[in-house]
Amino acid sequence: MPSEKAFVFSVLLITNTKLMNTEALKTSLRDNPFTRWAMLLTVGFVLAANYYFYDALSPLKSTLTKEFGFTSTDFGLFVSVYSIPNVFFLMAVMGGIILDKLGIRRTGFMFIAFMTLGALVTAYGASDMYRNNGLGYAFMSSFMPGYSPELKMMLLGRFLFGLGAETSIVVISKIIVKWFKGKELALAFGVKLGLARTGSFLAFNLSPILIEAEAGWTVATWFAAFFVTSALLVFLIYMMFDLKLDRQVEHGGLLSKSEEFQFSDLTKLLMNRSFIYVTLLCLTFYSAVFPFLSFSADFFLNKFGMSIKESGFISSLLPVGTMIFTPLFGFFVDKYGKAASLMIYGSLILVTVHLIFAFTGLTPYVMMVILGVAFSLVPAAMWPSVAKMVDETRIGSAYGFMFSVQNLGLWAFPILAGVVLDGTNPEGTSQLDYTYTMLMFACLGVFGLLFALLLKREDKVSGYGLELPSNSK
Ligand SMILES: NCCCC[C@H](N)C(=O)NCC(=O)O
Repeated sequence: MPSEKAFVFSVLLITNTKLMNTEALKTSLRDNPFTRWAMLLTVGFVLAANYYFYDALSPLKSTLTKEFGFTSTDFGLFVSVYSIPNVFFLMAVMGGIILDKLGIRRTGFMFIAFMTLGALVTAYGASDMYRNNGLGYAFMSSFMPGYSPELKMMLLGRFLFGLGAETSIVVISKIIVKWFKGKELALAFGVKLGLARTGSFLAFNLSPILIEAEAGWTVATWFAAFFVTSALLVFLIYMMFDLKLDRQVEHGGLLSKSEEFQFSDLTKLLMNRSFIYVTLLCLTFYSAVFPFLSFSADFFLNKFGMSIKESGFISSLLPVGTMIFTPLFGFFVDKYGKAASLMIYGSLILVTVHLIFAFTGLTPYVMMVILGVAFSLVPAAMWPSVAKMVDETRIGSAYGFMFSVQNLGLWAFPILAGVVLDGTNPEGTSQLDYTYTMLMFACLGVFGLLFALLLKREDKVSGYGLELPSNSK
């Protein structure tokens, strides 16, 4: 009898183990919530470094004027050169296509390496080492005497940084889709954006502190460059998990020959009205936010007579708001949908706040938090909506295309803002008047609102279900 029981027990154990093994085969790393979210934190660090560097010099506009004689137009040029590779060489589109073809690891490493190189070159261009006749100084002094050698080297660095930074955001967006599609996709996008903006928040608060370092103000630029370098190392950790996941799933995220990018895919995207409206909203909305943010610390400094630290802090309230609200709205979109409506509300708030900035002296503290709500509503709803319009195998190309179009605005509007500022303020003005610059940003917001309304109208016929919860599509 005991041996019979032992036999039955052994059969049960073997059957159970077999079942468990089959179950293990079905599940992969992405099905483990802990691993999934840990991966998000890892790539979130890379994004935070990227955003930190993008914003690190914004609170230092007046320092750049004092140290290198930068005009507002020079500063605008410095901000905008980030976008040149993405607009004129279509780097974000190419990067997206390369990503869909070569995969996440190789593309991610390559573009984060470019970003790192660009950050180091920018910091070098501002350093005493370079200014004391360092490598490249004589060459940079030998042409276009209207532009200082510091500005030229920093422009080169920012160009390389932009070349890597935008595609690396495309790569990370694809990573999020890879790990979270069919799960908490919008929430994950929200948290990803929140982490990215932690970088901006830190930049606006840390840079004004670091310029007071004993070793000199350039500690602020070197710190930013080393933050980006550490992100490259952190991405190596992500790559190990990505490889492991690819070994668990069939095709490893790479495209088969028949799935590879073809130009007809681009035409298909361009024929998709919802995609066109969301891309135009992306262009106008972000052009009213990022270039504004780059000038915002200087705006507060001039309009409200604040110190560099205080104005930097107020600018950082915008990313702070988004760190909290974007994940919340992402959760809302996952659960209740309404993505198209949220984009309309976000655009409406954006226009209102810019008009208030232009015409009133209302406290910027509250206004920046409200702008943070707008800057959470639109992105939290926009990016996961694209995943509903475009097949996952084309998502890299689609985000890349959107980023390239968006970069047209990130290139043009900082320059325009600088030109408008220099043009509407007589030379040597001690307090810059920002009214016209703010009006320009408000107009962009109005266009954004129009495209958001068109997108919602189109959703009724396209059937993408932008107003539906994430998992119902
Ligand atoms: N770091 C400033 C430029 C980032 C632009 C990027 N293409 C983007 O759209 N990011 C999404 C976001 O909402 O931050």
